[in-house]
Amino acid sequence: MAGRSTDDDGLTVTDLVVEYSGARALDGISLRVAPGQRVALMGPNGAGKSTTIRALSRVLDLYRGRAVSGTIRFDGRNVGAMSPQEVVRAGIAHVPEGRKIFSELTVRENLKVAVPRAARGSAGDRIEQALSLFPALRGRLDMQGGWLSGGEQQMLAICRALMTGPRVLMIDELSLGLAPKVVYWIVEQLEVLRRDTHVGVLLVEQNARLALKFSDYAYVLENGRIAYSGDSDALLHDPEVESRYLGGGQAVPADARRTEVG
Ligand SMILES: Nc1ncnc2c1ncn2[C@@H]1O[C@H](COP(=O)(O)OP(=O)(O)OP(=O)(O)O)[C@@H](O)[C@H]1O
Repeated sequence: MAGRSTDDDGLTVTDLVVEYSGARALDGISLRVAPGQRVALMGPNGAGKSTTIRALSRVLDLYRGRAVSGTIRFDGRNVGAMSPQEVVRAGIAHVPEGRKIFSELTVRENLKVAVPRAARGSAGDRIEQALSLFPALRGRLDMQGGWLSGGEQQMLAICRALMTGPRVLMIDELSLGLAPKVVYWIVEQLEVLRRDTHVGVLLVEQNARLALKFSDYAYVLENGRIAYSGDSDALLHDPEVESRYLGGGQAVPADARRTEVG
């Protein structure tokens, strides 16, 4: 049984400032993902969502970006001093925008290569656990990733992230290019995962309605700053948030929560 969590547990970003070649992309943002919490990070194009994820994954330098000031802590440790590999080992996993699975490798191979060396002995168990969330992949284990449907590729990308045994799962643009029913099925399974393993989820989404519906707490980024934050349910019914962000959102299909995929 896990002990009582403290403010030091989970992911905490404080006053983070990021620049690309001197141009400011994040202007002092603070956010938190507590253990087992579902947090949404929303905002229009260019608001700074990807930059936040890059900073958390410690890959900013690949984009010629730099964290100028601020701190990122995870379970009391300084993420700012970690390599990208250490971030993953510490328990932060990233499901990238566009899935980025290996299309030439089979589903099984995609999963196997993601299992850390130290956990090779339990690879079978990890794969089995992930497949129990997304059974549609079970019959596809020997199929090349490139032949999967978009929804199946997203499921694979999530399963691949789960191979690292994360305590926080960052998912970038989960809904991009997917049918609403598939999206809601995947989100529903993420809820099962959270219930069973207490993993925290940071959902980075342009689809504000989806993001608010399936999170406990949300942050809205605008021009590199947090413009709104609060309980997702409250934001969902906030007239200002509604008029600015929810007007064109995808509607929730009435039967989505009962939909089975695969
Ligand atoms: N590699 C880069 N070099 C220079 N500027 C960048 C780079 N990546 C992003 N930016 C700038 O940083 C700001 C934040 O961009 P970011 O991609 O983080 O936003 P976003 O909310 O993820 O938007 P999108 O949904 O379009 O990806 C924008 O002004 C963008 O032009």
